[in-house]
Amino acid sequence: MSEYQEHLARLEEKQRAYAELAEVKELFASRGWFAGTSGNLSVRVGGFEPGDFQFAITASGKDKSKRTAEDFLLVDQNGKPSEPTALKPSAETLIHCEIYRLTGAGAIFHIHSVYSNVISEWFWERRSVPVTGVELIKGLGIWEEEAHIEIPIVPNYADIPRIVPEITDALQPRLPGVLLRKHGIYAWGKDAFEAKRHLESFEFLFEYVYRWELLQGSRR
Ligand SMILES: CSC[C@@H](O)[C@@H](O)C(=O)COP(=O)(O)O
Ligand SMILES: [Zn+2]
Repeated sequence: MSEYQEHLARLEEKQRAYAELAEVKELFASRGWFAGTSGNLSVRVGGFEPGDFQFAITASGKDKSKRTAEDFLLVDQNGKPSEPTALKPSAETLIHCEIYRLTGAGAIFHIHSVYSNVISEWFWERRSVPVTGVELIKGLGIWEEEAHIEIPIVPNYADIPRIVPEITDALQPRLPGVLLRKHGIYAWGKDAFEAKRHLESFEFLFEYVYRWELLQGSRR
């Protein structure tokens, strides 16, 4: 591939990634999943040379219910902008870097929701949210009969680099997500389609567990 062809291919990949992010961002915003500028999304770009990838990520602090020309930027594997830009990558970019490094994912989506926040606190002492036999566990790619999963919960710190090793320790190979205590859910997949399916499945399971716990309480 000539240098010029490589340049064009990169440009095309970047545009594809931005278009995918814009579509997911609009959909999640319509569900109220980006309250108060929270949440961030990224899609992996590249793989032109082995081990050399970048990702497109939402710019920090934007109103994610609006579509603008300054919604996304490209960063390298260390989370540094890979092109000159006035935009700041998400404050949580280092979490994305670590998840890409550990899982080889193609897309990572993070939202804050009331269900994920409440459930993370309810099960904090256990450090995981137990779920058994709910059909939507299959949405996470786990197809066993009466599957039991424990969705990991990690502590939330204002200093993001402190969260990174917590994620490294807590990740479970078969579970494409991690819950941050009283913060929100990170979910990923091999591409944007799969990451979205995983995120929606987690969110469904959090609401299910929340409502089930409430019902159980009202019976006592
Ligand atoms: C404004 S509350 C949310 C932030 O603190 C953070 O948790 C978040 O998800 C969004 O940060 P951002 O830097 O816009 O990606
Ligand atoms: Zn967040």
